[in-house]
Amino acid sequence: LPNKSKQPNLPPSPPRLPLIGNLHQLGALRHHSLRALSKEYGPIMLLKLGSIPTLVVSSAEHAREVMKTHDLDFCSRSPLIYPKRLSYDFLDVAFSPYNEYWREMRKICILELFSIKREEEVANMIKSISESSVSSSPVNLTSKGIESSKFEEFVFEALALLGIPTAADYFPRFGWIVDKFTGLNERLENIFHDLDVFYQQMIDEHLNPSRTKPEHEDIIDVLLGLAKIQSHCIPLTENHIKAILMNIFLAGVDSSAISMVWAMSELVRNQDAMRKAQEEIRLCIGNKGKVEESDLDQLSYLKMVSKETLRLHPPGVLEIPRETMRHCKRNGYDIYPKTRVLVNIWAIGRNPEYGENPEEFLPERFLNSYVDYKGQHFELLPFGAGRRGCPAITTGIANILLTLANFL
Ligand code: HEM
Repeated sequence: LPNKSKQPNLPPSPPRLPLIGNLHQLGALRHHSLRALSKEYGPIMLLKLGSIPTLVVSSAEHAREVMKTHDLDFCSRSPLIYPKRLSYDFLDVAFSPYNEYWREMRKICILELFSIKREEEVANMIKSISESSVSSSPVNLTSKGIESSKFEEFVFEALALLGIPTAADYFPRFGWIVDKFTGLNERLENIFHDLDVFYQQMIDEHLNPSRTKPEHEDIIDVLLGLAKIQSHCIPLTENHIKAILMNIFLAGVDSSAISMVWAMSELVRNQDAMRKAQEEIRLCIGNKGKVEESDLDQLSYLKMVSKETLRLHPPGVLEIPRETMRHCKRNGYDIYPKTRVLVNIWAIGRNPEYGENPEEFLPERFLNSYVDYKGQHFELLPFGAGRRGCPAITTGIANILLTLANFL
């Protein structure tokens, strides 16, 4: 007879179908479907998506357990197919599994890259917007700040692909055959090649001895400098540089751009908030004509607008999927190694337990509130938290505030 006490105690699960498990319960907007399921099965549930056991976390309390208290058990990344290819086999930070390599790369990025000020980039963006507003032509927010229209096309295609569920991510053994027939693999190879050529051109331009050196180094100069001196444990090759550029363009620039678009859309829909934000900015800068980073401390309403935007519309609705490192027990439940972990920060931000009228855009909810978005308050997690939390929070927030302030 089986020993009853040895039976694993698994988190609640919706009923499954053979082979596909719970896949049929996911609609096009996975975060919506998962929120609906969590209302029935609880804030910590175990799904089987294809052949992959997937733990779904949908409350601040459980997010704290996973991302802070027991962070070390949950801090690897699920080895997804497209990120693997686009990161030159996990030479990046965002998709790399948790290991010594990741620790070193993350350290390099925090020390050398994510502290770089982007004021010039923002200033150029403002200039081009003012030019188009003088000529009364409409402004496409998403097209500002990215180096060229061709590159923008590549970024959109790469992001579109990263957003499409691939069969291989749910059925690692035979899913690739399906992806081959649906043409996804070919699209992936094409975009990988396009991006690779683009990164290479940027690197070659920076290496060209006849290039006129700009006043300030940019990120590629910094990376090439690091590769030259090889002062870190990891010998940086061009592929390492390309993988980091992928993180900056896909994880960084795009999150900031999406947040800007949402903030502006919400302000257009909520004229009262728009008026308050504009008045605060005019009062702060007077006739200066441009908001600078040093002004940001005074813009408390604008900060509330950015928090409220990121609460309702976090760019990464389910975070970057994590993976458990080992067997562990949470709330008495057994969680096995190599379980994929999705934290539904979109649902957590809209949970009525953490604030009234959660579906409404109300920046004032943050007035006199202790809640911040830097990974300490688990009801608001747009940048994640813990070891795998966004290493560029400061840059990300400054970018959003500065650009938004100047738009307004
Ligand atoms: C509005 C702006 C941004 C938002 C909302 C955002 C959000 C996030 C989130 C949710 C994660 C996953 C956190 C987790 O798993 O706990 C993440 C990770 C990451 N972000 Fe950001 N991010 C932003 C800007 C940036 C920028 C500007 C950069 C780079 C220049 C950047 C680079 C990264 C990297 C490298 C990771 C992976 C960290 C790791 O796995 O160790 N992000 N970000």
